[in-house]
Amino acid sequence: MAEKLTGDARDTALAPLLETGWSLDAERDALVKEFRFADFPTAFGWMAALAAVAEKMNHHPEWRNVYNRVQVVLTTHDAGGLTALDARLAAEMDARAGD
Ligand SMILES: C[C@H](O)[C@H](O)[C@H]1CNC2=NC(N)=NC(=O)C2=N1
Repeated sequence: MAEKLTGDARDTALAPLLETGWSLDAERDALVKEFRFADFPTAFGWMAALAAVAEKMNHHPEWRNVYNRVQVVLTTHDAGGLTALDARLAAEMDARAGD
């Protein structure tokens, strides 16, 4: 099971993500971000690509899509907070959204 991120490792993993629009939900120890796309097909195509990535990682996002927007919450349920898997999935989401 992935270990919760703590200390310097946590700061190092999260700092670049906080620069690209991710923020922390302290209560849940989760990363949250709203992605905005040109239209629904673009948003859903991104979700489909990320679903394949998530399945391969066995690490799955909580997300909500409304037309061209996708609200994402990333946390590791098994660990009760953020792990390296969340940071890796967040970076994949950014890369595939062009953020
Ligand atoms: C049984 C299965 O391996 C677990 O439920 C996996 C699946 N995907 C997961 N995704 C996330 N975000 N957190 C988890 O703890 C998690 N655990």
